[in-house]
Amino acid sequence: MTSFSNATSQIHSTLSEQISLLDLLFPGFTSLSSSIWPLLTGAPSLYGRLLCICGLLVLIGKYGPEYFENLLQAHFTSKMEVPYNDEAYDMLISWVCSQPFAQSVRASLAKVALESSGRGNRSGSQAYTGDGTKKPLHYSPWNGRFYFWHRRHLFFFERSQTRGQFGFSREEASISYFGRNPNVLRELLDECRRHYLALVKNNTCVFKHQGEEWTRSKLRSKRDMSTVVLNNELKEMLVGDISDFLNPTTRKWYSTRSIPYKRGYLFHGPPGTGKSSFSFSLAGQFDLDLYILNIPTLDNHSLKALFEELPQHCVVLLEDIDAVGSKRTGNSNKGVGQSTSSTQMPALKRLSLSTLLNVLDGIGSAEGRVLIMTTNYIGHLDPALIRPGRVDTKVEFPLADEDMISQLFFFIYDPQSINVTGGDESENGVCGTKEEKAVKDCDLPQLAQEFVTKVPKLEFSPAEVMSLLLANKQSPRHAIVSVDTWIERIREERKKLTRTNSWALDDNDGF
Ligand SMILES: Nc1ncnc2c1ncn2[C@@H]1O[C@H](COP(=O)(O)OP(=O)(O)OP(=O)(O)O)[C@@H](O)[C@H]1O
Repeated sequence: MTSFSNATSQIHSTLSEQISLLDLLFPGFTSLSSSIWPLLTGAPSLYGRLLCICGLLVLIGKYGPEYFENLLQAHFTSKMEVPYNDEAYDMLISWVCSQPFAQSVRASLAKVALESSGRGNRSGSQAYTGDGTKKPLHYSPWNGRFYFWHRRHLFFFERSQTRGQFGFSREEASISYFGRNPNVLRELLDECRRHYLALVKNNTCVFKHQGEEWTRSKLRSKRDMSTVVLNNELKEMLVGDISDFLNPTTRKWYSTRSIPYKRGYLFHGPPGTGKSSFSFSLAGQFDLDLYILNIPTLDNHSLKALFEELPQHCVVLLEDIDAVGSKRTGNSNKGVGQSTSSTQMPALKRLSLSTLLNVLDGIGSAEGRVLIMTTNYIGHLDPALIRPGRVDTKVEFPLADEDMISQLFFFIYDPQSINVTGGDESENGVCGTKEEKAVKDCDLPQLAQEFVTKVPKLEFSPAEVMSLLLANKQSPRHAIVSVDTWIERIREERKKLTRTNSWALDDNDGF
């Protein structure tokens, strides 16, 4: 009797060992089977048993596939998760969107959207390429999961959006394949990278995140420094400063002293003096992503959420920083050379100064970040915003002086004088045309001198001088002849603008 009970307990323990092995593969198997078995064997009637079996089948039908899929993923697949603020995210999404399988799932699920450039400005932020023009395509990838075959492997791609702390959505993506060889995923990512670089080189792709407020702009095809006319010493100083900041030893230097590793610049000056253009070329020069934010379009919550997304090592461009907080008065009494600006509009006051300061100093402000703020009105800024630590260097972008006017003249009529990359100037500009030969035949330095003499110094912005030259890009002589009428026209336009603004102010005062 005793030996019988010993044998039973041995069998029992072997069984439970097997069961616990099964439990390893199918978690919860023991408890599920032990509760189902009495139902199946002990049910009083055939009808009762059938009912149990049907219920079981329904349960398995409903949850089984997902359960087994998760099980397969956990034990038999390799997975790579890609955070949305990583460049690999853009690479993966752009590759997936471009694949034929994504097109076919799009037809049935209607979840991949390729949008045209017309929607690029919905939130007030702009998508720029390296040369300041808008990029043509936006990808809004599909949310969910789908399987696809690629190079004899079965992959599945998953993308989801979750709500973040401030109610903004966060994007996450992952790619997995059935197999355990990590090289397969590495090769796929390599392929995504090559595809992405080709897209960026052709300026055909920009990704918009978070309700399209941030615009991440890839500046691999960059605006050359030499195309922005500015005092050479100033340029060299700024390039040297950023280059020193980005040096790995500098990073170490900051961290050993527990100083936040970031750098801030304030570019100030009248409209059209090249503040934004120079920011583009700086980002391009150092191969950094540029994040452009237009202050008047933001509120406190969105700013916080957007800054949380910033990757390490990037340039953040905060334009029209004077639109923040109560210092903004809407005074239109501007100096000569200044045209319209956001400061003339009624203050939106959605973004508070204290929030901006907290965000700039807070943990959300990424390490290695180069912050560039621009304003037309340095006098309207709160001293706290531009104190050392937040702004390390202030740079004034002046109206065109003698040297700048001359540089602009050569920039338009003598493209060889600048290091423009991309090389289609000879096809589209004056080079290679009859006009170019005419320009070559004439004495360009002599014409430049004439032009410089006729244009008043420190009265017009480089953008204004550029507009005159562009209107006469085929003929430097014609540009010189047009200077007087052009001066009159610009002055007249300014007078009108001042009158309109003062009426608008009077109207507002009346209320
Ligand atoms: N210093 C410059 N050198 C070359 N081009 C310039 C310069 N300044 C302005 N431009 C041209 O004028 C246009 C406007 O320039 P940009 O937007 O950089 O000016 P900004 O100072 O940022 O103006 P705002 O204060 O209104 O934002 C651009 O097309 C740019 O090419």
